Amino acid sequence: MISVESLTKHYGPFTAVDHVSFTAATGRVTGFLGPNGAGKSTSMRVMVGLTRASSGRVTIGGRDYRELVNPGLEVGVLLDASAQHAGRTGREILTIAQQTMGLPKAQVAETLARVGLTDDEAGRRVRDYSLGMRQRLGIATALIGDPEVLILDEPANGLDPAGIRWMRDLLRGFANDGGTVLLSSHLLHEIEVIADDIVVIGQGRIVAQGSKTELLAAAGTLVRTSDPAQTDRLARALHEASVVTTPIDGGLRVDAEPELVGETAHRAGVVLRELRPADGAGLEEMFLELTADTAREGAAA
Ligand SMILES: Nc1ncnc2c1ncn2[C@@H]1O[C@H](COP(=O)(O)OP(=O)(O)OP(=O)(O)O)[C@@H](O)[C@H]1O
Repeated sequence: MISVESLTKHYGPFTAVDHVSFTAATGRVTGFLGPNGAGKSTSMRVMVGLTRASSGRVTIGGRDYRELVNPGLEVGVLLDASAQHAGRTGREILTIAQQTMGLPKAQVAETLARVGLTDDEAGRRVRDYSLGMRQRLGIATALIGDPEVLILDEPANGLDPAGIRWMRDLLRGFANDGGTVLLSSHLLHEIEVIADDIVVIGQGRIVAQGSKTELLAAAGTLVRTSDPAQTDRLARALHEASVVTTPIDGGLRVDAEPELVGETAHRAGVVLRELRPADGAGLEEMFLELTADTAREGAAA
């Protein structure tokens, strides 16, 4: 389990991470989702002892990362897949990790097979790798020590749809075997596909967290009518019933169950063209709002 308690990181007057608290539970894949510059990498760097927190703390299995004697055996880390030595081959990079962690030599071939890098690919220099191959090699380095926890910053970056499915299956298997996975992404879809739990960060602060099912279920109902006047009439009727609505193209997103929306429309004499659970539209809206907000980048400059 990873436990993040009121983690804060200042860079001079700028607050990159602001009292962030969450846990990544054992046996689950937790997605750390946020737009560019939200504070994901900074939080992860603090977790693995590369950056010092201004305040707050992170424990992994109850301990500070810096206390771990041979950390690769307990926590697999992938922070920047492009930071690997470009002149070395994939096999050489993995062999260095194997030797540093004091692992049997056979682990190198086993791990290469586990991440789907062929013998031929493992013998090529990293400078000739595609981004997806670099990600696989980075994940191999994280996995080779057979850790119980994985911390992966944007691991799906550069993977094609088949690669994302492969990663989902790999991480699912890892979590099903009792492991803890924390992975970050700036893409909602990636996190939706891969994660069980989602923590959303924007401008250094947590803006939502919960299981994927909870967050998607909380998204309400999408409703469309035949014309704008009908939509207005429905919105007024819903507001009178103290239900919150948000305009969308050709209709409304409503913070209520479809049954209530249908009954209200019927009573107001509004003809519906579409009525369905929003299936994550609320999360997407919230995420788009976060993504559109560039004030932070301005403040950081
Ligand atoms: N060493 C540093 N000095 C000053 N500001 C920094 C430093 N590192 C990060 N920041 C700022 O902190 C904020 C958070 O950056 P961070 O890299 O953690 O975001 P992120 O969520 O990982 O974004 P991305 O998806 O783009 O990787 C950004 O505004 C960034 O400019």
